[in-house]
Amino acid sequence: MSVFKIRGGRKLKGEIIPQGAKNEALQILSAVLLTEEPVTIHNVPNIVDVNKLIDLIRDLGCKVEKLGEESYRFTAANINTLFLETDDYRRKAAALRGSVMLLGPILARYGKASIPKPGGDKIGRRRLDTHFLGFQKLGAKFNFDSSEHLFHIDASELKGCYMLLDEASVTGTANIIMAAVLAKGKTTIYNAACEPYLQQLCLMLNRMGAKISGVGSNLIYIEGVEKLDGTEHTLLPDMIEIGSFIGLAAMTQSEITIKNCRIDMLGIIPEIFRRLGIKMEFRGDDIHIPSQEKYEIETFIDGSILTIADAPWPGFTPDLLSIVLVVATQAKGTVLIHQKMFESRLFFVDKLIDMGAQIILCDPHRATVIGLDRKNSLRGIKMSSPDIRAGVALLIAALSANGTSEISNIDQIDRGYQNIDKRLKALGADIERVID
Ligand SMILES: CC(=O)N[C@H]1[C@@H](OP(=O)(O)OP(=O)(O)OC[C@H]2O[C@@H](n3ccc(=O)[nH]c3=O)[C@H](O)[C@@H]2O)O[C@H](CO)[C@@H](O)[C@@H]1O
Ligand SMILES: C=C(OP(=O)(O)O)C(=O)O
Repeated sequence: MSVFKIRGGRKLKGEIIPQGAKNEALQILSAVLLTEEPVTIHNVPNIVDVNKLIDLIRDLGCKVEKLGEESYRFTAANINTLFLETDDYRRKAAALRGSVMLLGPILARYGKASIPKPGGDKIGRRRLDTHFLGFQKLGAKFNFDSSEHLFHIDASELKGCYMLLDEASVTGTANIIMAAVLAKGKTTIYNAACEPYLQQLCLMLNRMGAKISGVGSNLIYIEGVEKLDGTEHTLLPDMIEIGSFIGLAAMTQSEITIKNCRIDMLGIIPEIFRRLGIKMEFRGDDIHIPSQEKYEIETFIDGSILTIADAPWPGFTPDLLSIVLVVATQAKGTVLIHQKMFESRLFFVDKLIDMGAQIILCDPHRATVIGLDRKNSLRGIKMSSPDIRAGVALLIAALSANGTSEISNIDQIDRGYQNIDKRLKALGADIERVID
C-alpha cells in the first residue's frame, strides 16, 4: 500500500492542466459497445477506474487500440457475451462503480446482461433501483440473485415508453439512455439527470445516429434507431479536478492558473467557491487564482449563516463538498455543509479536527465549519484516505498544514486523479509517494 508523505506550508505556483473527466469517461467508454463501428475517444485520463473499465471492455472482445497518450480507438464488432458468465468478469466489474453502465449497451445490443454489485466509493447506500426500474419500463425482466450477488436483466426486445425516474441518478440516466437509443419507438425520460457528463454522452450518441432531444434538461426524448455508427469524441476537462485545484490554491495561498477549463460547462461551481470568498479571474478559458492570505465566507442576504448543499445538476455536485469543507476551515466566517445525497461522506472531518480545524459534525449529513481565518495553521498528522474526494480534501489540508502528514490508502485518490503527486510537485509541492 502506498502512502503520500507531505511536508506542508509551502505556497505553490504555476499552471496546471485538468485531466479528462473521470465520470464522463466511464459513460462514454460504456457507449462504445453500442456500435460495431470504430469509436475514437480523446482526452482519456490515465486513472485507475478508467483503466479498469477499458480492461473490461477489452475482455468483452472489443478491439482497443491506443492511438496516443490520451486517445483510444474502440471497435466493438465482436462482443463475447459469454465473458459475462465468468468469475473474472464478476471480480473486475465489482471493482468500480462505472462498470454498471455496461448493462444498458449490452442489453440494447444482445438482449441480456448481468452485473455484480458494483464498487466505487463507500460513501453510504448506493442503490441501483433507478437503473433497473428504467430497464423494466423498457420491457426487460429483472432478477437479483442474492446467493451470487448478481443482477440479471433480460429482454428480447426493448420498447420505448414514458418513464418518470424515482430520482435523477447520474449513472442510472446514462444506462437508460444507452438502452433506449436502440429500443423500438419513442422513450421519454422525466426527472433525468443532466450533468455535463450526460450532455456529452447524448451529444456523442446523436453523432452516432441516435435521436435524442432535450439534452441538458431533465426531460429527454429518444426516438429509437435500428443501429448506431462510429464517431469521434473528446472528453471535457474534469470539473471535479478543476474545483479541487481552486480549493487547493485558496487553502495554500498559492497563485495557480488552471488551463482550458471549459468554463461554460462548470455551472455553479465557480460561484460556490466565490461564496467562500475566493477570488478568481477568468482569462479566456483559464481560471487564474491569485495568492490570497484571507478569504471571507459570505452570509445569506439576511445575515444568517451560509449553507452549501449538494443537488442534482444544475445544483452543486456532491463530489466537491469535501473540498469546499476543507477550504472553509481556513476562511473567515462560518458555513454549514449539507451533504444531502450520501450519508457517509463527511466522517473524514474527524481527521481535520485532529489537525486543528474547528468543525462540528452535526449528524452524518451536516457539518458546521468555523473558519480559523489563518490565525492557526492546521498541523500535519497521519491519516488514511476514506474515499476519493475526502482523500484529496485531506491532501489539500496536508499541503497547507504545519509539519509533515502521511496519507495512506491513496489508491482511493489514484482512482480519480491522474499522477497527482507529480503534477503537484511541478507546482512546488513537497510530496512524496512512498511505496511499501
Ligand atoms: C461514476 C459516477 O458517475 N459517479 C457519480 C454518480 O454516481 P451514481 O450515479 O452512482 O449516483 P446517483 O446519481 O445514482 O446517486 C447518488 C446519491 O444521491 C442520491 N440522490 C440522487 C438523485 C436525487 O435526486 N436525489 C438523491 O438523493 C442517491 O440516492 C444516491 O445516494 O453521481 C453521483 C452524484 O452526483 C456522484 O457522486 C458520483 O461521483
Ligand atoms: C463518488 C465518486 O466516484 P464513484 O461513483 O466512482 O465511486 C466520485 O467520483 O466522487
